[in-house]
Amino acid sequence: MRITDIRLSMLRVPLKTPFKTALRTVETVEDIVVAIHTDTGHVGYGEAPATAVITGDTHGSIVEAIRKFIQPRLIGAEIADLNRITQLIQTALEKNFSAKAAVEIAVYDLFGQLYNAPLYKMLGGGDPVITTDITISVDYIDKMVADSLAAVERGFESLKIKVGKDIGVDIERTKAIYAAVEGRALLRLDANQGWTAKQAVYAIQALEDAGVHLELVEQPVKAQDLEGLKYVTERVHTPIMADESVFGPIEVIELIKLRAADIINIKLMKTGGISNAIRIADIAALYQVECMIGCMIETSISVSAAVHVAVAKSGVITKVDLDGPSLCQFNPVDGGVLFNESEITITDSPGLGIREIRGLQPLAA
Ligand SMILES: C[C@H](N)C(=O)N[C@@H](CCC(=O)O)C(=O)O
Ligand SMILES: [Mg+2]
Repeated sequence: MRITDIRLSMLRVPLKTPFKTALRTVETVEDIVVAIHTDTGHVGYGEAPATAVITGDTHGSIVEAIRKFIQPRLIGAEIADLNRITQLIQTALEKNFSAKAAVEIAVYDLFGQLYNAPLYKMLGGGDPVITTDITISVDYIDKMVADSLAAVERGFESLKIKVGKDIGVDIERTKAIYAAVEGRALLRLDANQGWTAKQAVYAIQALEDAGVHLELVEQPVKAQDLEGLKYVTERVHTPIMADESVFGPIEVIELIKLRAADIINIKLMKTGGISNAIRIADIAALYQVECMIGCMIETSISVSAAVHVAVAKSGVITKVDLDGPSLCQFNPVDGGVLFNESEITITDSPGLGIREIRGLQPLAA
């Protein structure tokens, strides 16, 4: 099975409600979809969101990285040579992790199709059912409480509460939501870099003193502020998770050695795809550091790939934040992973199992 062509499209899917974090507000998924065609007629799919404020990737940079740097290396490549292909992708250019991720995901999809097995089985197997949290956007306190209660009614037992806008209001937001859902859902906070290290310690200790139990606090400080992250981690009981501070395996090794965080959030759009996500999971397992697997504003195309990784690496990926498809007004994909609110199930179809994607707008070659 050899690669003959790589075609790019734009996919737009409106969100159910605006997604609001300390970094940005998004109303519609607008992602680049990669379709890798082969001489056997098999097609593999991947997807890249343009999360410029986190990864630096834009639609233009994703398209340019694939067309000018990655695609020329892959035409004619044999899918069975998976490790050679992932190496070609990762070394095609610096950074551009979302472009690399989209192409790698499509290649792994084809690798599963080549051997007629669902991807997670090719990655080592596991229980094909996992449970995700759902994000509660940062907003007025009453709105966040109402959104949290509605999420619990939909069956979500873990809520990822976005904070990081105003330290005083963030403490009140969290207390109000905790009081409303206590005993029915676990709370994770994600400040998306919105606090200073001292503010984070103040807020988390205030919540601990008030008896608010948090499962974890994600990325309290600026991405580059590893010392600040370590400062927070050392001073609170609540586990601290690194998200924007770590992208690839080398950064993860540094973070673990520094003991700057307790948990690592792996995202395919930060790692450049599946090969480095697996490396990070294996490194974390060696050091006995827990991981979450997360996503950006993505549809079920690329989130499916993360689900396969989560299942295959469930020994170390103990927390799942793969709510992208649940945030979308509709699922543009036929076949593959089943996203049913908090419950995600992988079917037996080969690769990612995607049969068709509706609403693709092809980009001129
Ligand atoms: C969607 C997911 N629950 C999430 O919160 N992901 C990111 C932010 C994604 C984005 O801004 O596109 C995170 O910070 O964990
Ligand atoms: Mg985060």
